This record gives sequence, C-alpha cells and structure tokens, in this order.
Amino acid sequence: MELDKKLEKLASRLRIRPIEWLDDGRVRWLDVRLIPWEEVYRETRDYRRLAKAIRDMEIRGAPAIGVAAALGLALAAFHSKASNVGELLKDLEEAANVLRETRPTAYNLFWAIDRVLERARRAASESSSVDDVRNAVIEEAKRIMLEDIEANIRMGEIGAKLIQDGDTILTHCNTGALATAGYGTALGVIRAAVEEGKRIRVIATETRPLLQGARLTVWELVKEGIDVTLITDNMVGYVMSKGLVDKVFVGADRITLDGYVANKIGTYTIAVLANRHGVPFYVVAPTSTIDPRLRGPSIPIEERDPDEVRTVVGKVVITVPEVRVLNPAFDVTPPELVTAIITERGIATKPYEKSIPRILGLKEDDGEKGG
Ligand SMILES: CSC[C@H]1O[C@H](OP(=O)(O)O)[C@H](O)[C@@H]1O
Repeated sequence: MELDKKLEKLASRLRIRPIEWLDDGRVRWLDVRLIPWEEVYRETRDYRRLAKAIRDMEIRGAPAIGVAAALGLALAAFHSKASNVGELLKDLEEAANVLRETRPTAYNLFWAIDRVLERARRAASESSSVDDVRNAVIEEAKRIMLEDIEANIRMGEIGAKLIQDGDTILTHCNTGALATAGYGTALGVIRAAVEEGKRIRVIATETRPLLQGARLTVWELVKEGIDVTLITDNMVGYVMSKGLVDKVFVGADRITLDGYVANKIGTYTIAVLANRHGVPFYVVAPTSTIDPRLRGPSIPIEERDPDEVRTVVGKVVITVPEVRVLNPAFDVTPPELVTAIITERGIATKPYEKSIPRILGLKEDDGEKGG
C-alpha cells in the first residue's frame, strides 16, 4: 500500500519511532515519562487508554499528541461493533469527545480530531459500507502521522538555513523525536543543521517542573553526538548576558493568526531575555499548530497537578500541604518578541497577521476575532 511504503521509507530516516500504528488494531508508544532511565514501550487497542497516555504525558509534545489523537480515532474505528455507518460515526464522536478532554492547549490535538472526523463524514457520504468508513479513518490517521514526519524534515531543511557554522543555539523543553511522530520541530532544525555539516553547540534548559529538557532533549542530543550543555531555567539570563547564545529555537503548542505563541512555561521569559540581548528568537512548528480561528493572547493554558511542582522527580520538596502552588504548563509569547516562525510551508515574519494567513492559504480576514 502506497501510504505504508512511504511511512516505511520515512521511518528509516528516524532513529526512534515514538508512536506507531500496528495493522492488527494496536497503537504502540514510548512512555517518555521514564526517559532517560528506561525505554518502555506500551501498547493498546483501546482509545481510552491512549487518551490517558496523553493526559498523563506518557505521550507529549504538540505534534505527538495530535498524531496520538488521530490514532485514537483509528482504534475506535477499528474496534467499533457498529452495524451501520451511522452507528460508526456515533462511536467516533464519542471517542473524539474523550480525546478532546485530555489537554487543552496544543492545537494539533483538535486539528487532528477535526480532520479525521471530517474524513469519516466524507467517507460516510460516499459509501454505506462500515468497512469503507473504518478504513478511511485508519488511513487518514496514518496519513497525519506520515505528514508530521514529512513536515518535521521540511522544517529542518528550511530552518537550518538560519543557523551558521559555529552557532550556539539555546532551546527550551523538548521538541525532538520525543515530541512528534519522529525527527522534531526546533530540534529537527538543529538535527538538519548538523546533518548539513554545521558545527553547532546546543544549550538546553532543564525545563521545570517535568524536566523535558534535562530528561528528553539531552537524551536525544547525546544519542546523536550533538554537543549539548544543560542549564537550569534560571540561568538563561546569565548565558545571554555572557554572549554565549547566538540564536534561540523553540517549539509551539498553539499559534494564533496574528503570531501569539503558546509554548512550554518559561518560553516567554526566554523571549524577553532574547529581545533584551539582541538574540534572534525563532519558533518552529508545523501548520497543524496554527489555530485559524484565534487572534490575540487568549490561548487556553493548561493548569496541571500542583504535585508536579511540589516534587522533583517524585521527591516531595514542599512538605507543608497548605502551601498554594501555581502550575501553568504553558505561557504566551507576543508576536513582537518572535523573530520568525518556521513552518513546513515556509517562514512567517512580521506582520504575522498578514504572513500567517498567507502561509495557511487564507485570505487575511478569514480568522474569527480572537480574545
Ligand atoms: C514539538 S513539541 C511542542 C511543544 O510541546 C511541549 O509541551 P509538553 O511537553 O507539555 O507536551 C513543549 O511546549 C514543546 O515546545
């Protein structure tokens, strides 16, 4: 099958497949909560278990959770006992509602669910066969996975041109193979620059509270022999004041039509410091991260379990239970602090309210007024 052959060919370029569809109706994923201590793969036939994996961040990273949501709908279709197309569509809507409830910020999740449901409805309008609709859903979910890998590789090619030989790049959180269907967004740009022979150094922030930088980015870069220095999140100002950072490359969870960028908590701080020190600040994200209905800073920000802040790698550090804790998983960087946004369809630059709709192929007044 064409799609499977393309997936196989692309997968050969990846050092790791963090999530996979198995043709007997299973999804297999790497539980990244256990990296770097263990590499444990899990699998399920039940979309509810996959929803739990997204909510508990066994699978995390905006593109990865979009792919996981699509594969969750593929599981619902594969295992549905529907006797007609109407029942199958109902089963898919029920699964979509469960998957939508997992995490509120990454737009990729909602984009992927809407795209698979749209394909199911189109298939249902063309055929009354349950198997035809079932197969269309599975194929669309696999295509979303394939396209994510292709987009990562394309963003790498485009973004690597912004990196000079000898640069030191600061990056935040994890935006590599462990945050996507494989290869990475910001880390994909770094990979591509290294593959082109550029000698670069990376400064990775640890990224509290869940340490995606220390645990995942360092693990990925060390595996590939890419020079990486780990710093704590509160050292960003220091390294920039010492002139140790040439450029910043980060990922995104949701980008609005006018260039507001939701990303891992701490990104806004890095953007302000980069602006203060004249360091270019680049965002790398596939167009599946762009919310075409939203303008302005009012992006839904996930508030996670306070225990993630009260503990460090499971060790309680706040023993007084009545201490209040804030745990926003993301913050929003305004467009004026973003040097450029690298997507698989090209680079968006200011004014974003013009360049982003152009990248999406929209007319400039297509988006709904955001908050
Ligand atoms: C290419 S990953 C994009 C984005 O997702 C991560 O969030 P989380 O680890 O909470 O899923 C982080 O914000 C990355 O920059």
